[in-house]
Amino acid sequence: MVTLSVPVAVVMPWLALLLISVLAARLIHLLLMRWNSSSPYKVAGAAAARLPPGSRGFPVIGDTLEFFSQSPSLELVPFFKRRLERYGPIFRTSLFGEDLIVSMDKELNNLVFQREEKLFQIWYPESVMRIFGADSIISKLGSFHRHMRSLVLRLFGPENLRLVMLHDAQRTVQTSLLSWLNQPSVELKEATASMIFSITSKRLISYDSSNSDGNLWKQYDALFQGMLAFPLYIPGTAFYKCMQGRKYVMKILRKMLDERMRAPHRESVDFLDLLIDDLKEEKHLMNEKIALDLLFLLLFAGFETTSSAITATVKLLTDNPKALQELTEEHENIRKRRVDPDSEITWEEYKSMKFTSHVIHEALRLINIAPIMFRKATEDVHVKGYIIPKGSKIMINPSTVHLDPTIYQDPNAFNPWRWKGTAEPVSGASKEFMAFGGGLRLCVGSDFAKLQVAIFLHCLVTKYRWNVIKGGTMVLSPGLQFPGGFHIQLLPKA
Ligand code: HEM
Repeated sequence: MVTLSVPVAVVMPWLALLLISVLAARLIHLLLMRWNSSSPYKVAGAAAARLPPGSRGFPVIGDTLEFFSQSPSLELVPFFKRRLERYGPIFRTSLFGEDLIVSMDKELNNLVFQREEKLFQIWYPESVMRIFGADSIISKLGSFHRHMRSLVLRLFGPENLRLVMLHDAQRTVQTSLLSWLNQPSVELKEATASMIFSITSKRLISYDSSNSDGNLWKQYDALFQGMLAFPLYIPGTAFYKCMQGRKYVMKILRKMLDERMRAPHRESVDFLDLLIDDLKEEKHLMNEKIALDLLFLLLFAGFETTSSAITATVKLLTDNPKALQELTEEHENIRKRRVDPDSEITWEEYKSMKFTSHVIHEALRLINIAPIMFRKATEDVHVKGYIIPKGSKIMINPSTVHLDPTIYQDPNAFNPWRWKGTAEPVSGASKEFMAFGGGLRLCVGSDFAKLQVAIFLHCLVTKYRWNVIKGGTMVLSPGLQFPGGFHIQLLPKA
């Protein structure tokens, strides 16, 4: 008989390893249980039972990894979808090292915006604040916040849009489209980002992309990636790259500000001049750091979001010939009514673009450019049977409402006609449509963004046609991304 005897010296290390693994797994399990059952919220007893349901995920990283998992298309990302099914629209989680209460509920979202600076207050994670600056408009409250908004509206409010930006946008869009004509392929997201940056930076800081090194906007590229990363300032991390971009842009802005401050008298021509005038007004609380952080945010907020909106709208129209046809007819009809068909778009013509407006709203609903916003509760808030304790950090997610089949029939379909006859959110927001946020902090550039998309579409469909070369896939992660870009070839209209 043959006995299979394995030497003890061989078996022992394996047994020891097995034992250590079992103990380690048990320890991790216990730590996880403890982490998840411990609560950062200062409520006890019956009140603790009324906290929204949820878990804290893994220690330190929480649920962050799952949060960034992609949706296969423009559908609700798995992170929100799974929790909606499991907990409902209000739940607890932990992301980027922060314990959060998440609201995907239209009533709570609305309550947060309507009771801003009463029950809730602006709060953003550390990574975002370090990128936009501690003195950014998103850190300001009360009358000074309102003052900052009124300054921005001098540039992006209806009056200046009508008198200045409508013309500016048309010129830059026309020049850009013409320059794409002879190219075999244009990556639309990058090309429109550069175009929007030209429109915005001209009036903000008199920046001329064609004369300068032209790459200032590229410094903002890394910003999106770093915004929701862990604030780890170590070479190689997304956050580090992002902060390097900020440093570079801030250096340029600081130099411009210093030069202008030193210059004798200068007529006010751009937003930087307006800020300098405000700096000189002693009664206001404006200082150089606040002014620079505001410029930095406006340069970024304008081009990244609007270029995504344009690229996505063109892609959605490409895939929906019927919508493209109706849109084209609207713009052809505007041309036909003019004495000179090639004359500039007037304000009245812009305001008459009803179907275009439906297309823009429908695209914004689907693509969820700003899928999350943050606030903090300044009081205990009782809502929908839950308690949101004072001090809780809240993440608002409007995408779930935008993609709710009980509000929008067949919500994943691009259907601009659904807005026909319905009251589009005139002020820019409603409980069902929060692409631009709401309340006191409603996007101050929303009208400007919509104007630029409309002008772009007018110039595009009246003068050009296009072939898709490659790409065009759109995914949410949870922000909108174009993984392979969207490459088109622009051709003159026959
Ligand atoms: C499609 C384009 C855009 C989208 C989807 C968008 C979205 C948003 C959202 C959701 C908010 C609210 C954030 C919050 O409540 O925490 C916001 C705020 C803001 N947006 Fe936009 N935005 C767009 C374009 C622009 C443009 C073109 C500008 C200016 C050039 C701009 C400047 C700002 C500023 C300064 C704020 C902060 C307002 C405040 O704190 O009072 N945005 N935006």
